[in-house]
Amino acid sequence: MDIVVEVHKKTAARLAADMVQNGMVVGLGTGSTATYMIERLGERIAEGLEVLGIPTSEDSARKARQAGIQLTTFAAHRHLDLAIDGADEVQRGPLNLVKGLGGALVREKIVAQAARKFVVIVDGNKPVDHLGQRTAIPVEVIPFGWESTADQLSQCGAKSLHPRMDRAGHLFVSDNGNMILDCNFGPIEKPDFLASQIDSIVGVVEHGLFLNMASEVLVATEQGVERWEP
Ligand SMILES: O=C(CO)[C@H](O)[C@H](O)COP(=O)(O)O
Repeated sequence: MDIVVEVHKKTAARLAADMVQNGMVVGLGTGSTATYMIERLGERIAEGLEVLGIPTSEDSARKARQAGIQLTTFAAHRHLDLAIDGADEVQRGPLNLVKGLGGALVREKIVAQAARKFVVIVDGNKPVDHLGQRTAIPVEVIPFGWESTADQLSQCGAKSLHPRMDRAGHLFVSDNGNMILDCNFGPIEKPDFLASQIDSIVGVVEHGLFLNMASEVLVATEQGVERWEP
């Protein structure tokens, strides 16, 4: 763990948590940066803030409960005021994202889509010129016939592709009971085109390309926090 990077993640996360106002329904992201945000929200709740949270994973739900955040569901609240989440890559300019290396991309995308405002919190290692430059694109697929789904993804240009494994060396199982295929496309020139190709494959539940979704990105570095808007 790089302590300096952790400090930057925490700085962006706390700033985003401080954007939350009384009475809001807030989407709670997944990952280490989002965890700092959940912790800060817990501190504010202890000081009197009243909010409801919709978590993007079982892990975030657990952390939110520990922090004292009251949780709600889409059955009770169809729209969120604000969603706050980390990202694996942020494309400079359009602020397209790669998300899902933490395995929660489907719920993260549903929550981001339902939010009036989607704030992304990252450290300075995350901005890139092209998505796919540094990370694989995670694609959640149903387990049935995944080998065939994987062949279809290769035909979309994935140079290599690996089923995600858990720490025990077994196939990773998402909160939705699915698998994740980490697809290495290299730097992606046309993310919209690739996204629509992947969307059309039967067996794909969702992919980690979050295009035109971020309202604002907070990038924390040694120089402070920059606020980027698309
Ligand atoms: O998409 C995610 C989880 O599915 C995370 O937001 C992403 O992986 C960033 O994680 P971290 O804040 O730990 O760097």
